[in-house]
Amino acid sequence: MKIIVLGAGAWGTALAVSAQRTGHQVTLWARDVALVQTMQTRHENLRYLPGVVLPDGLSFSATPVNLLNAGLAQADLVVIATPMAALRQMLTAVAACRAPVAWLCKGFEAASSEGFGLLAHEIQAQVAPDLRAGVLSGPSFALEVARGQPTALVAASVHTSVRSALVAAFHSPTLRVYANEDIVGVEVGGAVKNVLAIATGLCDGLQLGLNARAALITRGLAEMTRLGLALGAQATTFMGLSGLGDLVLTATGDLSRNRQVGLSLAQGHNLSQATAALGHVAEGVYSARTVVQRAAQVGVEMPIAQAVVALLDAQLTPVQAVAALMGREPTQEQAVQAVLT
Ligand SMILES: NC(=O)C1=CN([C@@H]2O[C@H](COP(=O)(O)OP(=O)(O)OC[C@H]3O[C@@H](n4cnc5c(N)ncnc54)[C@H](O)[C@@H]3O)[C@@H](O)[C@H]2O)C=CC1
Ligand SMILES: O=C(CO)COP(=O)(O)O
Repeated sequence: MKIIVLGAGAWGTALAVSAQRTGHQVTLWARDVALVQTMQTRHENLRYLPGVVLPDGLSFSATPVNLLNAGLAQADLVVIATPMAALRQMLTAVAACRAPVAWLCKGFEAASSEGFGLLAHEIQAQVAPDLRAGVLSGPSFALEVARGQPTALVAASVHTSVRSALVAAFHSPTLRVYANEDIVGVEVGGAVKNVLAIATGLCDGLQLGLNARAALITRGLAEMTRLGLALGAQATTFMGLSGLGDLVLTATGDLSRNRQVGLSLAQGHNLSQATAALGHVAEGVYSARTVVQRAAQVGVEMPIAQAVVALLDAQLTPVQAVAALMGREPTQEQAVQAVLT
């Protein structure tokens, strides 16, 4: 297959490497000309994925995205690998594409005065409604995929041809790609787990213990599921790779940038210090407010996500955020079980 990956951050680069190794013809696009030149000459993405050798045959492009027409016309699959903040712009640029298009971003678009605050497929419906499109998600640290360590992903779309294209492009001896029709559930899982990973990083940074971490993950899964069901997802999706799977990975794995933000806040750093140290995007920081706003719109309670927003806005200290969560009225665990069955 001819695959174009738009965005040469950690995840776009890792998937481009993986697909090229499997035998596909991959072009890795970046807006940064200097980054493309370095990748061409050094066979390494020193800025975003250092230490991984870029395979022979991998092509690169820094052509402005609105001039990529010929490349897009020849592609069998287009993959958007930018952060959520750039998705609207990228989808607009590829809106006339005939090949399947998939995004890798996990989050809600940050809400703005123009009333945005959408999931990826909702943005696509607005700006590129004619595309056959979907999402590739699941528990997957870029570095492990680039190293060829065993990983399982989920390809979600309402279009069979998009799910099939993603499986054909990325399934390999080290990368299993499962198909799922529930794009709403897959996207909600990917967005909410980032917010919960900030909370769990904070919990671990404050050394609140393993009981507290397990409670946060479980009650976080309940919040994620409640929001997803209210937005039209299927309950079973949240027990799968993009729900429980990615939540466990991101909440407990130190390679997670969102978890690192929580750990850093627990050390007393402010948000700017915590994000500046990363050098990569931590989508939970940008999505947290939108998660809480969308939940409020559909009457869903998300106390952990609310505590994260209060923390990010410096309205609560880490210790106060924990006290706010622990001080809530006793309630029925079955409230969650009921929606899961
Ligand atoms: N790194 C990982 O392990 C995984 C990341 N993801 C998701 O994939 C998305 C991208 O993540 P990473 O690659 O890790 O981010 P990153 O921070 O490593 O790289 C982001 C890339 O996007 C580019 N970019 C930013 N704004 C852009 C714009 N307006 N136009 C074009 N390019 C732009 C940056 O220059 C950079 O190359 C995020 O939504 C993330 O949540 C999903 C699964 C795994
Ligand atoms: O989505 C990811 C793993 O599946 C990566 O998580 P972070 O963005 O927190 O690093």
